[in-house]
Amino acid sequence: MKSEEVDTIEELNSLPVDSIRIAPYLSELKQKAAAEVSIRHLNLTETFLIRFLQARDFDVVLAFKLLINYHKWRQECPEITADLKPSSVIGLLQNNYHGVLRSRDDAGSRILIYRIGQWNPKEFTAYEVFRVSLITSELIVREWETQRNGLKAIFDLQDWCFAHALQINPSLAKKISSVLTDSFPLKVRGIHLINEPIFFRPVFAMIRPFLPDKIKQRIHMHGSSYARSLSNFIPKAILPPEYGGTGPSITEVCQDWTEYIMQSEDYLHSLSIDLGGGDASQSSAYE
Ligand SMILES: Cc1c(C)c2c(c(C)c1O)CC[C@@](C)(CCC[C@H](C)CCC[C@H](C)CCCC(C)C)O2
Repeated sequence: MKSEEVDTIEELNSLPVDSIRIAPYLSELKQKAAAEVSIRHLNLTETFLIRFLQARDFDVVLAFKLLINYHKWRQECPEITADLKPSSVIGLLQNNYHGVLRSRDDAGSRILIYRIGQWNPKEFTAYEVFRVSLITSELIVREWETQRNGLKAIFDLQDWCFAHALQINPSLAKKISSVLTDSFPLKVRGIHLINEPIFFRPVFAMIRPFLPDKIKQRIHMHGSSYARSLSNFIPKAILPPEYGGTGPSITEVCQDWTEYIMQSEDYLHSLSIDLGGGDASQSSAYE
């Protein structure tokens, strides 16, 4: 079925999960998945499959490709994906490395903040740091609003140093670009780098060639006087004061999100067991 014959993308994206109009797209995707050897043993629930349709605006062929890539990526990166239990990265979380803003931006996107300066490269490998992103991605992809409106990530590269750079090799750069591009069912609406030092450039140069233009255009380098340019993309009202806004403090944001991650431990653990999406029928409790 061709989507434009029946429904517009906007309409489909705003339908509730059990809508009868989603059904034909779902069953087509289900059929394709059942015929594919690499994934047909998985327990693919509707709630799980819908994420892939949403991420590809109900283009079943693209959604299917994304589903295959998601599964392949997880199998190829056991260092990152094998155990999503947050206890392995608790040191990073408690050091306020990462948080997700409580409020969305005007377009309904989720806003994520990563603070590289809070990552001690002697204590945690880049794989473990990557795992933090994957944990959050698996939690927010359950949210309807996020499936529809995607995410924006802020990377605070203050205190980025040689020891960090050493951890980013070409193989990891490739993993970063594939998860940004076509291996995870989230719409990446923007990547905002702030406080990036000059010697971050070679690292970015390693990632860039793998990225399609569409994603490249969504990566913005704001430097150290970022306050005004960042607020063109993310409203001041929701940003923490440490980042030029008037929202809750960064410490509060990180602590709240860490608490939510810890509460989701069982769900995250179930993902490592059943690669089909764990108990994907469970929806988010954070909103
Ligand atoms: C689904 C999903 C994942 C899983 C994800 C990100 C996004 C936007 C996603 O949608 C962004 C972060 C990333 C790629 C993990 C990155 C981990 C590395 C080790 C951080 C080191 C610092 C980077 C050198 C900074 C620049 C990265 C940007 C160019 C993305 O994980």
